[in-house]
Amino acid sequence: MNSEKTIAILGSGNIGLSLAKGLVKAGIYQPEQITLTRRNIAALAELGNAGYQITSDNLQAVKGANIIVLAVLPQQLKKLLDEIKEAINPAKHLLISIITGVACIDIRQHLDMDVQVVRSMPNTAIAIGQSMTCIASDNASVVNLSIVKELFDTVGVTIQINEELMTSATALCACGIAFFLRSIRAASQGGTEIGFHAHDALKMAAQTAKGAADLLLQLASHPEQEIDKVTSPKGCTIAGLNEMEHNGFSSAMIKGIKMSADIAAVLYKRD
Ligand SMILES: NC(=O)C1=CN([C@@H]2O[C@H](COP(=O)(O)OP(=O)(O)OC[C@H]3O[C@@H](n4cnc5c(N)ncnc54)[C@H](O)[C@@H]3O)[C@@H](O)[C@H]2O)C=CC1
Ligand SMILES: O=C(O)[C@@H]1CCC=N1
Repeated sequence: MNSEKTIAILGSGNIGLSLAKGLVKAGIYQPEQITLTRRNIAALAELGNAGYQITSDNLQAVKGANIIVLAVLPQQLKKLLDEIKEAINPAKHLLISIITGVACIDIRQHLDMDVQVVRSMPNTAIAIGQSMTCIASDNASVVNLSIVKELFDTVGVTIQINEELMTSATALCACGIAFFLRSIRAASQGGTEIGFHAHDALKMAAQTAKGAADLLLQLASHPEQEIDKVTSPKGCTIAGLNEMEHNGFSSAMIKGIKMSADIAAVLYKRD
């Protein structure tokens, strides 16, 4: 457990809560060291009972923490920054922004303050310690960047990237959770059509997807290398795979990721 640091998560919705739960599950924070804010704190009552500090007072939350995580929607950020500005102390605070499409400089400019900001793009698998998290900063010290990396390393795999690639990371890794889930769901629907009960088909599809991902991660091999091992000549795998490709399988995934990246880049600015 990290006994010196306290963390405030401002905007405890889907990703903010996933982060909080992941940090506690990893054992590096106790619930008491994490302050969760939300406008409607009734929605956080269960977490309050579990020991988390719960409040709608962002200013107090900032005053009581060293690490401030900004986890509101892009269109909610300016109002939040206006609210907390007077409590931010650049000598004390490290800001971590999880917000899509907002550059570190955007935050400093809005605050009119030279505070250190690290952008972080995790995904919801952070709640079970399986996030793919990308981090970037234009002004954080090496020490603070390594603090953030260590923090996210406890809840998945973390890589540092150039800040201009953060919206691409959002599409591939954060939105990616939805893309892969939809493909597992589609596989399970296929499974039901060919004879399995829905709950069995979903379990079989999910475990098969997990095995496929682990083949790549554990053997460090290429997808086509593993696909070649499955596709027997004149067999049923290549027949199914080619049918999917004729219907635009790879193309749909590529176009979808590109679309998500395009939208991620303008979310904050179109507000
Ligand atoms: N959901 C995801 O998988 C991921 C989301 N993100 C980014 O994280 C941010 C949050 O996304 P979600 O958690 O999905 O949205 P969400 O809508 O579930 O959570 C945002 C929360 O902030 C609260 N909030 C709004 N203004 C507030 C204020 N002034 N003070 C305190 N709380 C306030 C809202 O009540 C809500 O509970 C977005 O910027 C999104 O782009 C990043 C990575 C993954
Ligand atoms: O859909 C969104 O805009 C957010 C950003 C990444 C995941 N969810």
